[in-house]
Amino acid sequence: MTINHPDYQQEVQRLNYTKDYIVKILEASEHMQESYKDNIKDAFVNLDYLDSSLSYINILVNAKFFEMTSSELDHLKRVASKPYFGRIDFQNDETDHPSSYYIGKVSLFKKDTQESIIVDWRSPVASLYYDGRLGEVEYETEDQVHSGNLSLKRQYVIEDGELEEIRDIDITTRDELLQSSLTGSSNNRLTEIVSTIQAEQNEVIRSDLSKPVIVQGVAGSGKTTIALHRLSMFIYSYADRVSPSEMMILAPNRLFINYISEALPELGVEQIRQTTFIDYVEKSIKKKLKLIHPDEKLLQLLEPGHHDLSKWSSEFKGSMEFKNLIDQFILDIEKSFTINEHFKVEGFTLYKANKINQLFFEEYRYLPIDKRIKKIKGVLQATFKKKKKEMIKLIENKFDDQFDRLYYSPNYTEERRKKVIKLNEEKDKRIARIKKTSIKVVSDFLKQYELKKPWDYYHKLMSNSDQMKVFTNDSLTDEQQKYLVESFNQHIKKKKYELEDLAPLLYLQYRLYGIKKENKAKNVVIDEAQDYSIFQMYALRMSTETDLFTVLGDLSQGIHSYRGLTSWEQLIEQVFPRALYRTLKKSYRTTIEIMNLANSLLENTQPHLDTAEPVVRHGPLPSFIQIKNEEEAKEKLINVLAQVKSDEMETISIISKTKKEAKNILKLMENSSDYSFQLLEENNAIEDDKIAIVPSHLAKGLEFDAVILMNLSESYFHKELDAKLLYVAMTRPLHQLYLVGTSREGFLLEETNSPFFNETLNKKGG
Ligand SMILES: Nc1ncnc2c1ncn2[C@@H]1O[C@H](COP(=O)(O)OP(=O)(O)OP(=O)(O)O)[C@@H](O)[C@H]1O
Repeated sequence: MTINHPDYQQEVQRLNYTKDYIVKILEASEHMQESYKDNIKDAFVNLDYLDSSLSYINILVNAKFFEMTSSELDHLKRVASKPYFGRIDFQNDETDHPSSYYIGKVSLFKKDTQESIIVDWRSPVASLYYDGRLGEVEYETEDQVHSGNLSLKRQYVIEDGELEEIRDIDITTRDELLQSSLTGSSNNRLTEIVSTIQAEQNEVIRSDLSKPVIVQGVAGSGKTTIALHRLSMFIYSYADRVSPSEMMILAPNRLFINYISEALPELGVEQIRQTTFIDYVEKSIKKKLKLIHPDEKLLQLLEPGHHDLSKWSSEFKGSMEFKNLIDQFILDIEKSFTINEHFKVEGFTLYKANKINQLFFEEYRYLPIDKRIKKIKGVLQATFKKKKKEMIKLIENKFDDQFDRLYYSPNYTEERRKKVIKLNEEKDKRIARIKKTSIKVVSDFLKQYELKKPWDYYHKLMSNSDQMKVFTNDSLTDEQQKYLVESFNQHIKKKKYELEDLAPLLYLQYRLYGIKKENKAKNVVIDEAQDYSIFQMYALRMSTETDLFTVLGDLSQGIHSYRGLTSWEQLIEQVFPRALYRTLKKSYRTTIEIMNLANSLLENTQPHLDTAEPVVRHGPLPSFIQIKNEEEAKEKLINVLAQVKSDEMETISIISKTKKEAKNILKLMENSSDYSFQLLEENNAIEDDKIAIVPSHLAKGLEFDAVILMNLSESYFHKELDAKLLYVAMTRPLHQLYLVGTSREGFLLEETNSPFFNETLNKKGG
């Protein structure tokens, strides 16, 4: 207990000292800010009559300072009432006494003595706090390994500036702070874990920032959380080299972006670009695309008796085989850029065709086609400019020779005189023509280089089986080729694409035109990466021009496995050969009781996939509640909601199998109870005071205090796809799970072992 802790008084003093210091710093910086503001004002006033360049510099310099101090100020203000959360005492082997480090979300030094008051959690020494061991330890800085003894690891609970608890952690005690943090509500959870990051998570957050990292982590293992913290780490470590706007988070949908964006300012990473794959591709190819809803395919596949070729085509379009096919196709496009005529002006050959081809196919081969054309244009224009005078000179010389011959010939007759006049006219005309010839002659010549848009080429490839046959090297059957072409044509008739078409379009853009700087990146995070195909990953890696990716996913949640990744090895081999691979097996989100049910479902339906190991935390057993008809569904759902509310669950969701079912549930419940509901769609933000109705495929990555799975007219029956959807849905709750439906089979419960759920409303304690 705090009061009894021998260091309590000393810790209170330390906390007061830190708070006072922060107040002083805030006051001082505010004062400084004022003076910067005044300086900027002066500079503006002086702009008119002072040496304008000098005064302009003043503005820039002051604006920069202003920006720095205000962001520092913001951070300090944010932590002022909770300046740190932990402490370590570490004695470096080279010193004779231990030093105490107080660890928080910002670093703070005494300006005069450089004494450290708070150490940023991202600093190298803070790693010792997370590694979890006492005794002989070491940590690394850029150029050195520091070894020594860690004699204390302490956690604090500080609320509104008051020290409420002190907990000393040794090897045997459980991480109580983690326990109490996990029992809280899902509101705010993403932001608060910095004090309870676990050793295996810390390892991922800090592992070599100069390498790609691929993380297979079970549901609730903290992947999203880790992704954000690793970005924060990256910004901290490379602040001088990389700006946050050069980093990019790719999320599965806008809903997820809204969800994580709350955590970003807390971690100091708010300016990071956040986007979805679809948005990224549209921006890169500069075209809005009408897409067949990505889940239409999923729903098709969920129907019994679906077309096997449809599954195959998604797999194929996401494969490296398809990428190779497109490479062959691009070679063919390139060939069509072979030039057969010389670049000539007024009969002068300024650049030979074979030389131009050499530039295109050899010298500038490393560039996208459009950039090659631009370079060649530049070369021809420069040549034209340079040769223009020479051409005039040559014409003059040529005609002068002819004049001379006519003039100085012994019999200069009238006829010859006329000839001279004619020659003169001809000379003037040719010279005038050359003088008049503008640089446009180059563009006219290069009109033969007609580069079409990526989608035009893609259409050409996909809409004609003869065309496709040329590039498949007989690797596809006639039936497969026919299916690809027919289904593409069917979609295009409605001016629509499939999600699977985006990777090839992005790749074509990259190879034909290149990617604009603002769409490249220095660091990329991909969450829910199991749903990406290998070709998508490859296209992203090429177009962003970096391999510094943090890729996080869980193959067990691969609800789009027909088009997504099925192994991480393939990703490492074919896209990220430098990558580090990490696995996370512990799940922090949910209780043992809920995880047991979800695991049992997975073990019985997909034995090859990883199950999660829940962190020790108990709660009620999941409940199955049977309904016979809609009327009963309404009544029982209201009972469940009443129960959940009385258990003080703050965030609640009803997860349905499909969007159609979600709409039906909303229709059933709207106006029939005191609760208000929100149907979650791709672009929504979750409204705190409403009960969210979520189609299962959108539930990925989200979490709620209590979750009610509801089968009104639909059920989960498919052992592979449905089981994964169900697994995703079952792993969303933090505390309570209910399954409301017409039969147990409809939740594949015959696949689980029955002690993992009961058949009444919950009694607390399981
Ligand atoms: N070290 C930790 N301390 C406290 N809470 C944690 C910790 N790690 C994870 N959590 C919590 O566990 C929950 C799950 O984390 P997160 O959403 O990042 O997992 P995930 O691996 O992305 O899950 P999923 O794949 O199921 O979407 C969150 O509420 C998060 O705050």
